[in-house]
Amino acid sequence: MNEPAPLIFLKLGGSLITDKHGTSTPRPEVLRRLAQEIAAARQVCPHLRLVLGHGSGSFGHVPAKRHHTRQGVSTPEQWLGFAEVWREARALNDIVVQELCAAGLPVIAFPPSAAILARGAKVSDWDHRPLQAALDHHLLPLVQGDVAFDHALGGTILSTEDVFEHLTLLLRPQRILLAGIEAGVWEDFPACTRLIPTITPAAFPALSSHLGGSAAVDVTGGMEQKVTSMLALIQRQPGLQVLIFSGEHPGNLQSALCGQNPGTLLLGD
Ligand SMILES: Nc1ncnc2c1ncn2[C@@H]1O[C@H](COP(=O)(O)OP(=O)(O)OP(=O)(O)O)[C@@H](O)[C@H]1O
Ligand SMILES: C=C(C)CCOP(=O)(O)O
Repeated sequence: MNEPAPLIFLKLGGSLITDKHGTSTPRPEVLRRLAQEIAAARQVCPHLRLVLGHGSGSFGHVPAKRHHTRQGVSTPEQWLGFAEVWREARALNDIVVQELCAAGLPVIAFPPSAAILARGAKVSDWDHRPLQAALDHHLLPLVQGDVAFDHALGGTILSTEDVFEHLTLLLRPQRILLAGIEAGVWEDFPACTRLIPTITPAAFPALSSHLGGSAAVDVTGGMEQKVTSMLALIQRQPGLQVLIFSGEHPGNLQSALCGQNPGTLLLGD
């Protein structure tokens, strides 16, 4: 019997595809190159199945911080803030879709705000079957960090990692690739001279004090939250590998998609 084609989730981090020190500042030339690397990897590995996601960077995080949207939404002003965050997240999504399409990629966007209900800032209800159908037909489903209506909080923010976490338990990818601007997880951030090659749940307690939030405006926890949530996921799905790496270096993304590990690899004990 044929082995099922490998399934990979790839996040294009907001730190990579936007300038997080600005406001609503995309990096179109970087996005263009990343899209071309995805297209090249699909040519080299035609059986690759991919779910794409992208962060919100200097788009959604800025109003989300101002309106405290992740913590919950109840007043009329907060709901207007929720809509403002949505507009920003959507604006970046349009740019990402445009660049992926320009590289000839058959992308279909699945914006979480339109389909997911959260509870306590975790995905609660989501009919993911349309996304699964897109994948089955060798299309490229695209999710994103977004606002979401929430049973407990009124409204909230879901990061791309929150969305991936839920999808991982349903679709069982072999690898999750998180591309950002850092080469991986640094042992000595922000000096950035010693990269940690691998992190396991057992090794994590000794390393956790080196991990912090984003150096820029961010409401979803930066590197600390990324590593903590991904290690928890690895414990729930043994065999899953998560690679945190830089998309800044041309070729890195393509090589990660083709099975190399140019960064910090998170894996089971
Ligand atoms: N030990 C560390 N190693 C690497 N980066 C670290 C470390 N500690 C803190 N950071 C910060 O965390 C950032 C990564 O988290 P961030 O949430 O900004 O990434 P992202 O997922 O690309 O962005 P977004 O949430 O906008 O999608 C790094 O760019 C860096 O500023
Ligand atoms: C701030 C918003 C709208 C989403 C955050 O998602 P992330 O950039 O993946 O952390």
